[in-house]
Amino acid sequence: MSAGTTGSGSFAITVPEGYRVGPWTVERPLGAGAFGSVYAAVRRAGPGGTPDRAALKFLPTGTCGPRQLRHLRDLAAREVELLGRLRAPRLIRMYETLTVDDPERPELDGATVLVLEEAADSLHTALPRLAPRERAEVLVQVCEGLAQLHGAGWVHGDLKPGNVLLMADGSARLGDFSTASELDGTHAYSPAFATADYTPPELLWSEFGERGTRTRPTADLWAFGVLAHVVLTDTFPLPGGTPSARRDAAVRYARGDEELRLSPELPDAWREIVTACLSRNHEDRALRAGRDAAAPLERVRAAAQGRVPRRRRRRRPGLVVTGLAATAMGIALTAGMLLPDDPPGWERCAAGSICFFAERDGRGEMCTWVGGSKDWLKGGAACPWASELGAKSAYNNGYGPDMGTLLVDVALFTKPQYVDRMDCLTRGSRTNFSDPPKPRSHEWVPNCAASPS
Ligand SMILES: Nc1ncnc2c1ncn2[C@@H]1O[C@H](COP(=O)(O)OP(=O)(O)OP(=O)(O)O)[C@@H](O)[C@H]1O
Repeated sequence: MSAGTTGSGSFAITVPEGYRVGPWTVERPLGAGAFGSVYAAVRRAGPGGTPDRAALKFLPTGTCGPRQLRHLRDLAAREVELLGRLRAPRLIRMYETLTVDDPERPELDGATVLVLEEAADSLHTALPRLAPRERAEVLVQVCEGLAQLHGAGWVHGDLKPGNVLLMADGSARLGDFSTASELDGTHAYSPAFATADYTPPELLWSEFGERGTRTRPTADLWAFGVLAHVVLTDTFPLPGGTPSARRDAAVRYARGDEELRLSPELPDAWREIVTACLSRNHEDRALRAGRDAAAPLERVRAAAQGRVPRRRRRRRPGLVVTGLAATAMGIALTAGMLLPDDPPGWERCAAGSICFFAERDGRGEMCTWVGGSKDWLKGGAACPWASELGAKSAYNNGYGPDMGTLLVDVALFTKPQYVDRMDCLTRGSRTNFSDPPKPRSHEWVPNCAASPS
């Protein structure tokens, strides 16, 4: 039951070498999925300059029947919308979109072309040559990518090795957002075309409503559990020699007819994380792994370093005492009393994010974003409690120029749409507010000091 052969299909669109689309010249095929065909391309530079490189993803939106066309346009629109709005270090970037205008080639005419940052490989093809340490590091970066996506209010919906892209420096980025969907309240609605082996059991039998399949970030956590098992053991976690046999096994497991039997080759450090991600249903998964990928990230990082991650326990209010209170009460500060397994502090704020907390010192409820927010009361990544009650602390754990971003500080505004600036949080700052701000919107800016405050 090797998992090394899951993934890519044949090319839906064949584009000849040397073909010109806008300023781009096609070089060679890079890969193909169920809908898109991806080609390496170059853009000629001016005299003496290095040519730009990109990956062109062709979606055949001009050549299919009306039903298929509607579906393909929906997939293309999802990917264009997400990539146009979201920029995060672990998500592949999109430079522009083009439409092929070439009536002489009806098979290409009307195709939508996404001009993407070029990856060196996908995890699907690179996996056999990766060493165990590299595999673990890729998993950390995939989890970071999911945390960035979830933090911005999106669900990926099709995480699998073919959609994890490896850059020339070995770092990983998530790709293929054609099934991604933005949260609308607690749920998102995605087109039901995810890959069976990575689909959580509750979605295998879910209904496809008018808006699509109702999904949540925990669906990506299930896929992450499968991916981690595949990457670390080269086998799927559920038994069966074909995707449909494994899908049936997933259904039996979800009904409680069968137990999960993970590979004995799965390193101990990962066992608890994979088991939590592969919880039978959304509720258990949310409790054991977390509501989204920011929750298990620290445990994933610990596992990648070979440390057996500590179990997250639910906080028992009677036992939790602050250092100051404990000293005042004459209680010795032992690890047991402080429940160190469940440190609800700053460290929950994933790298690349801005986080606001309901309590001082990064404690209590947390709202987290990778990008900006035009209105804290609207959209999938809303944070009503903070804009009503005020945030007691905040951590700007954003990336810096080393990760390719110049927008490093975060400006806060009292009104939606970045109106009426009230405060600005510099990169790396952990702030306890004496007068809790009640922001309605925030945006990333190059420099707090240079901007009006
Ligand atoms: N930016 C990129 N750089 C290099 N290769 C890429 C890039 N994007 C995609 N690929 C290659 O093309 C393959 C197919 O791309 P992608 O998954 O986006 O297409 P798709 O039709 O949407 O796939 P799916 O069947 O998962 O829906 C990937 O598995 C990868 O090998």
